[in-house]
Amino acid sequence: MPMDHLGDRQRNLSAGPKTGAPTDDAGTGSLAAFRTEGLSKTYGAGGPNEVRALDGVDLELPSEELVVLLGPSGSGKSTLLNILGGLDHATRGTAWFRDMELTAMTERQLTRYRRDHVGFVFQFYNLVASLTARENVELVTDIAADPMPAAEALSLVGLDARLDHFPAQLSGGEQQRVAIARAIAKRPEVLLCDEPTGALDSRTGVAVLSALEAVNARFGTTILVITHNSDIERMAHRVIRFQDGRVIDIARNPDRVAAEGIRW
Ligand SMILES: Nc1ncnc2c1ncn2[C@@H]1O[C@H](COP(=O)(O)OP(=O)(O)OP(=O)(O)O)[C@@H](O)[C@H]1O
Repeated sequence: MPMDHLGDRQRNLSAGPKTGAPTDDAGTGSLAAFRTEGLSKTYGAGGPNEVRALDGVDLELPSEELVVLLGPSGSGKSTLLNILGGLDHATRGTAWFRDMELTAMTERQLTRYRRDHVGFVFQFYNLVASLTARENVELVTDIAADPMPAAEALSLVGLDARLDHFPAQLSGGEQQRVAIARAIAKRPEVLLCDEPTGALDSRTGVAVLSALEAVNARFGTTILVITHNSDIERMAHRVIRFQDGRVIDIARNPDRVAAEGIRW
């Protein structure tokens, strides 16, 4: 599928000012969701096992897009997602969420950032086995500032008929959709998903992708999805490719297909 390559634009952006809040991608004046400059993460610096997990990543991601992150195992995708989600610290460089510099935040500020702005979805659903679908979502809505009712969040991911089921009574795809409902119920501006379909077959995986697509379309939630499944890039607004801790390509996808049209 042809992609509209934006490599030059990315290079121009990275040549811009080294400090300050993120500008926008299209020159419209709205803030980008995320921006990074020279973002690097090294484990075991100076030692025999030094690993450059991220090696000078310059990125700008507009708000309200669904972005797919692809690349070989160990190329740095999760490291980037964890830094953007306030779960991990960079070694060098800067990362912004809108006008907030994540790389300058204290632990306390990062905790608040995660709570107020970010929803997470991981490969394994991390549901509480002794609670129903509704109760799992209520764990979040009970402490959020402006949550949607748990039943509404579950309805958005197509689980109206499963509100009072326990995780063990749900399929893998249904459990993942409960996890998505839990993540979106606090109305986060961004949803960060690390291999959300990694444990699922094609049919149930597509139901999960449809739920993500619906959230993006309905609320304009910026969604980043890490996957090893390159078929999933077909539903993205934008695709980022990683290799050896670097971004080797960023491309807009002019021919998005609906999640329903994806098979693997
Ligand atoms: N806590 C850690 N300590 C040391 N090295 C780490 C740590 N976390 C990650 N790494 C290393 O950093 C590199 C990037 O890892 P990362 O998990 O970001 O890659 P990835 O692209 O998400 O891989 P995968 O697709 O397998 O999840 C890898 O070489 C990994 O082994």
